[in-house]
Amino acid sequence: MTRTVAPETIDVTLGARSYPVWIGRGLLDDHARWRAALRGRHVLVISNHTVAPLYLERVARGLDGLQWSSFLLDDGEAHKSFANVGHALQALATLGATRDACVIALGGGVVGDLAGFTAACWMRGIDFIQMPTTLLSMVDSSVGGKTGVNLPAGKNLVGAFHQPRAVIADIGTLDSLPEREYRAGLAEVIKGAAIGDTAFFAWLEAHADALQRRDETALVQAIATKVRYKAGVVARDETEQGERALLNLGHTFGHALETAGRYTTLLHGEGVAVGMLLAARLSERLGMSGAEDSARLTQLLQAAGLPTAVPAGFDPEQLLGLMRLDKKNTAGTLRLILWRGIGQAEIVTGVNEADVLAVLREATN
Ligand SMILES: NC(=O)c1ccc[n+]([C@@H]2O[C@H](COP(=O)([O-])OP(=O)(O)OC[C@H]3O[C@@H](n4cnc5c(N)ncnc54)[C@H](O)[C@@H]3O)[C@@H](O)[C@H]2O)c1
Ligand SMILES: O=C(O)C(=O)C[C@@H](O)[C@H](O)[C@H](O)COP(=O)(O)O
Ligand SMILES: [Zn+2]
Repeated sequence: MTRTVAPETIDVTLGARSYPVWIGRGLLDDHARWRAALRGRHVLVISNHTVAPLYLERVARGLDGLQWSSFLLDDGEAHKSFANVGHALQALATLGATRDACVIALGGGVVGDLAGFTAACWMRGIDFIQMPTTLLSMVDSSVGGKTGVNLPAGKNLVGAFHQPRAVIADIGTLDSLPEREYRAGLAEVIKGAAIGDTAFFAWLEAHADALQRRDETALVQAIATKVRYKAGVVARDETEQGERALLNLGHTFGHALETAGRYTTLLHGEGVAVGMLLAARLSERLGMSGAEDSARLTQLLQAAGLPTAVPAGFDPEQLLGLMRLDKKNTAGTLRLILWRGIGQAEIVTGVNEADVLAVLREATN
């Protein structure tokens, strides 16, 4: 790995609630950058039992002299639960946190989503800072203010839009990230390009090997490009009244696969990878796109080491049932993100269930 890449700053522009996304190596130790904002405040660091032993001490050094405590989740998507929000809120109460308190989310998307939702709930909303430690959380979940938890009935069914005050993405933390988790993050990078950036898609095709090797120059460029793209969408449509729904490409299928697999079969990014291909197949079936674009997407996902087929054991009817609870739907109407080809995703309302089922049946054969 080369280690000389300069840090990047990308602003998420939301008026008085605008915030920076800092991307660079060593930012967790750059206390001068983030400590001043916490002066005199209670701080609750929410992390998990995998990440805290690796990185909490470095954050704690920046909290020296403040009244702070930590709340640690057990590891895994199954712990992004309503019950754990209750426990995190109790930790704020025990700390004596007032309305000026701040939550720090130190971890991947599970920690970030739950910590952000906890911050949104405590005393009707307090500040929080995202310190993402997975590639997926750096390029996606830490940016944009979607916070929430899962219910047994489905993914992210409870939540709030609550923007962080800052995102501090220390790419040095990725050095300890397992390979499978790193690849899952690449799925959300590829998703951004597949939705609306053909030049970025071609760049990813050309740099697939460099990204597999975690070449730092390529990695920072990929993270920054995806974050810049997402920041633009969020600035234009913070609460998903329109365009932001495009960021859900692959997610209606992907969330159903994650839930049906009880969060043990596919990681979120893997579900998104397979889900994007199912969306591409459905688009082909509806005459919106051609096989060539689906093939390019398949090849890029494969080059990133991601799954491109539904694993064995899934039931198409169960998946369709789960898709009916997706937040983009209206009563009785499936609303999916499909595409006309690379870089041209579209919101499609009133998708026929028979077409969806046919794609699911073919994919689970
Ligand atoms: N809010 C949003 O906009 C948004 C966007 C995308 C995904 N998400 C959500 O994010 C979640 C997925 O996030 P994720 O992929 O980061 O998964 P995750 O939070 O489960 O983290 C993945 C794994 O890596 C471990 N880990 C984290 N950082 C590490 C590090 N630096 N070194 C070693 N291990 C580390 C974790 O403990 C975990 O085992 C899902 O719940 C998904 O729904 C939310
Ligand atoms: O930020 C968004 O908007 C997204 O849709 C990003 C997705 O990658 C992310 O997985 C998000 O959590 C999905 O949100 P949901 O609204 O489908 O629950
Ligand atoms: Zn996602």
